Amino acid sequence: MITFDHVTKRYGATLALDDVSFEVPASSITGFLGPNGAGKTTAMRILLGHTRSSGRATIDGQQYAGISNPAGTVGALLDAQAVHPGRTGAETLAIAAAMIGVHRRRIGEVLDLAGLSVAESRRTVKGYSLGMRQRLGIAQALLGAPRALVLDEPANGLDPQGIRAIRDLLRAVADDGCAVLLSSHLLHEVAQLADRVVIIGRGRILDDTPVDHSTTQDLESRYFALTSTDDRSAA
Ligand SMILES: Nc1ncnc2c1ncn2[C@@H]1O[C@H](COP(=O)(O)OP(=O)(O)OP(=O)(O)O)[C@@H](O)[C@H]1O
Repeated sequence: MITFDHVTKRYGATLALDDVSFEVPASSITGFLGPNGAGKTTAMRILLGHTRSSGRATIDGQQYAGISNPAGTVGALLDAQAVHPGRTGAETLAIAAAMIGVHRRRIGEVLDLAGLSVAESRRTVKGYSLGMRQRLGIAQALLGAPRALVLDEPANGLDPQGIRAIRDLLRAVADDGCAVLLSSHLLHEVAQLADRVVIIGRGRILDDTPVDHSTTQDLESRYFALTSTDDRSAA
């Protein structure tokens, strides 16, 4: 389970997160929605120990810095572009696997899960489309078979087939027990995929509710009603 417990983060005069509390239970997918600058990436970065805050962000009760087996606890994709362009996909995964002590045979499994072919994995990353980089990032996030998965806009750059593949993959991962937190601007995708939706605006949680998969329109209406007064420049 992922837990944010009264998390507040300031960058100088900017209040990026304002007393944020919500949970992502095991075996479920939570969509994290909000306008640009609302605080989604900041919350994920805090959970992953990249930046400090007040309050507690934990995975299975532990803050990131105190986790003894980080790769088996949480996998993350925050920036699919942050991969060395001169390495192949397979080399990228082999290095990551060696760093976290995972057997090489897991590389084939995660390539398969993320929908990258062996031939694609042998190409250098500089020739990858954004969608292929997203898939590679998701494959890397899954290497340690983590109990929690944190994905910042994983559908970004994916074609419809890719979006469907990610949807099926995340559902399978959640059904296997994983707590999945994903940010997105694709309301329709989130309405179809997520079990819960957390909406954030200007650093404050505006809504935290289960999703009724039959009513994408409801989610859209709620989202726009809650965020319509949001001023990006003030976020
Ligand atoms: N390193 C930083 N230094 C200063 N301000 C920052 C920093 N990182 C984020 N912010 C500010 O914190 C706020 C939240 O940003 P954040 O990137 O978390 O939003 P987001 O919801 O992920 O947006 P997007 O949908 O555009 O990715 C914004 O006002 C942003 O300008």
